[in-house]
Amino acid sequence: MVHPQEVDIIVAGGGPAGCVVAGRLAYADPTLKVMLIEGGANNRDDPWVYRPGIYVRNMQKDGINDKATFYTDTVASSHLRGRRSIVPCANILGGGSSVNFQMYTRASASDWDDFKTEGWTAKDLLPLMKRLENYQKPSNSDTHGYDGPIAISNGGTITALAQDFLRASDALGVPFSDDIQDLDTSHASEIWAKYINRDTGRRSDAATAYVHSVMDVQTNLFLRTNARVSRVIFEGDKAVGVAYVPARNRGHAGQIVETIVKARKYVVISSGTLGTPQVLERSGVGNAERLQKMNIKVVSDLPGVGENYQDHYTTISIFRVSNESETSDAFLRGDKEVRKELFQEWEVSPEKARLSSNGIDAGFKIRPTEAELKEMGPEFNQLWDTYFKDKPDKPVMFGAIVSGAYADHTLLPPGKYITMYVLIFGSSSLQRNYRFQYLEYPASRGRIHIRSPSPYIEPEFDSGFMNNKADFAPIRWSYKKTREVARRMDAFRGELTSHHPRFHPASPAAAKDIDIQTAMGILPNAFTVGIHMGTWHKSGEIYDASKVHNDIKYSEEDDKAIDEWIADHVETTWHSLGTCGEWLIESSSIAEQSVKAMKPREEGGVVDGRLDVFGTKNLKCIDLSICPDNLGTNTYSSALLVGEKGAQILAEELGLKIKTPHAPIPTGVPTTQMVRVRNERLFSLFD
Ligand SMILES: Cc1cc2nc3c(=O)[nH]c(=O)nc-3n(C[C@H](O)[C@H](O)[C@H](O)COP(=O)(O)OP(=O)(O)OC[C@H]3O[C@@H](n4cnc5c(N)ncnc54)[C@H](O)[C@@H]3O)c2cc1C
Repeated sequence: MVHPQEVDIIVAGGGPAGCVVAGRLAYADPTLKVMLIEGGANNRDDPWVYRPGIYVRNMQKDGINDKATFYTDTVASSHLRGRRSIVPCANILGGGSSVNFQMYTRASASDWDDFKTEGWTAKDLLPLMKRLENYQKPSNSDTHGYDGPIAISNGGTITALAQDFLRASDALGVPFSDDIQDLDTSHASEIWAKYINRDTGRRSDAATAYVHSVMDVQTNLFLRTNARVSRVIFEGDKAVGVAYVPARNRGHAGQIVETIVKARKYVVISSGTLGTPQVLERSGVGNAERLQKMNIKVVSDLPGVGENYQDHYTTISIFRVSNESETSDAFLRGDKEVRKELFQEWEVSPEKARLSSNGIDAGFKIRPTEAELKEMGPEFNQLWDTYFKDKPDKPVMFGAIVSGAYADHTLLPPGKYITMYVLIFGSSSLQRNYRFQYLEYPASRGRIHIRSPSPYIEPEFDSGFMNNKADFAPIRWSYKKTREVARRMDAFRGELTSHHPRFHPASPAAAKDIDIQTAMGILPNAFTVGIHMGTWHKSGEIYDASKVHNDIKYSEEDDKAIDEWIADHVETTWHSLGTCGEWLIESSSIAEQSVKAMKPREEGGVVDGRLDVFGTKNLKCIDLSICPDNLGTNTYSSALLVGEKGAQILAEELGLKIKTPHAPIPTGVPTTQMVRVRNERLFSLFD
């Protein structure tokens, strides 16, 4: 179809927030012309998107159809002992929702109240939180919605390791709850819900829910993919359209060739936390001095653009579990038989298939006890006093158990896993579980800025990871805490030493690897099991969780080893936010940094409560870049909520009413799935 050269509204960026805005507005008024422009490929009927269990593959670089853009720290960080962090960010229609881990959590009520902005309190936002959800778990909380486009369920299967984890957490004072996503709970565990539709077994991505659904029934939503918005076109300070370029610059002798589309009413930038500030700066909205150096005409001098970058931090520690445990390792290693079995199972009954799960079945939110706080040092205690103490709904940490090693399996001890592929998700010989620890409100901050007006030149990026010392103590605490949970699980069989701090070998805290009995269960016919030449591994006593009653004691030297491990391994949690939230006046005071709100322009703000970009007209930013402060959640729910809020604001300004329920979600069998089912049948005929 030939695309119009002029529409009413252009949405630049097809992540969750952009999909909500485009889909909701187009559905609200079939005469309103809306264009959604996305830098990545269309996700429709992509089997690597809609099958939930293959999500880890989406972070692989294949060099042909990468589903992510990988941002690397421009300068090596002294806070990370000379390491450069890599922060992948979605590059596909649906944005993060097409590639993410599908873990459902929500921010605490005080996170939204802390915006201190009219219309943005948790109470104001609650109807929109409900509007977006189709909550499919049993629940007695009145904070969930049941008719929205985004399905949330426990997925097709839950492994027994989840209950083992919950019992072990309870033993450490983390009680079980049936719903910790009620906006208030900050210290409890639960069976962790997923963005998976219970009825179809498919991923609940924002494009299918909000965009494909509307395009199936109306003709006023125009979708452009593989098209990168280079800049907003202004007449004076009024946004009147955008220019976009092909996602790859392979023609025209390297010249940049732009296509221009006009917007009669609004331009909305929803290119994500790392994309939006780049589009703004290329358009002349940002720090005037910085832009003038690149000969970019300044439309609005906003030094906050690109500053105050935030994320959550992950450290991953890997543990051994019994040979009888159900994990996904064999599948992750790419075992052919296992893959065939699992894919086939999914094709036949996706709603109950093992692949209709992310393998992340249980988790907790926790806050430290008084005694633990004392051990966490002055920097964190200062942060605690100003940020957490009076906000009992804010967790300091999330922990989750994943049934399988989320690691490059070629780097795991050789041989040990090969025998494990025999049965996964529901049978024996699956060997590992790993757990994530998330630091939910880090104090560190980073930034992203363009280096050139060209949309093809990589920006300057500083993740800022761990540049505030206060962030070490809670991660150290969480490592110890999750290790204690692991040791109390019946399935526990040791620690994969390569994925733990390098404690002194004589320290009682030193990580202990697999016991001999479990090792022999993995390779019963091997001649080398139990050999400990070079002390790679000295097989220990058989583990028995029922005998574990006391916590490991750590010396100062042990704590130092943990901190070094954190610096060496702390990672993004892909929860980027905040680059158009505010401009942090340089200050090392945690107290000052911890009082955040949407700021007026004079104080470094970029957008106001109606998401209008200061100093411009008809231009809004609607995505997680607008957050002035961190949100204690896996951020998909918040991106959808910001999208719903933005759609609501725009609908009000356009005199429209958002229609509920939204357009029906496509549930028919995707064409790609039909082809595979046919092929599988042919395959078994000739097998
Ligand atoms: C690997 C990964 C795992 C995650 N796991 C979870 C999870 O389990 N649970 C959870 O709640 N959250 C998770 N998240 C986070 C969640 O997905 C994000 O917070 C959410 O997607 C952010 O939404 P957004 O709309 O702000 O931006 P994004 O999702 O970043 O979307 C922005 C979109 O804009 C496009 N874009 C960028 N620049 C341009 C341009 N110039 N022109 C046109 N298009 C452009 C991008 O291609 C992208 O599609 C994960 C994210 C990732 C990447």
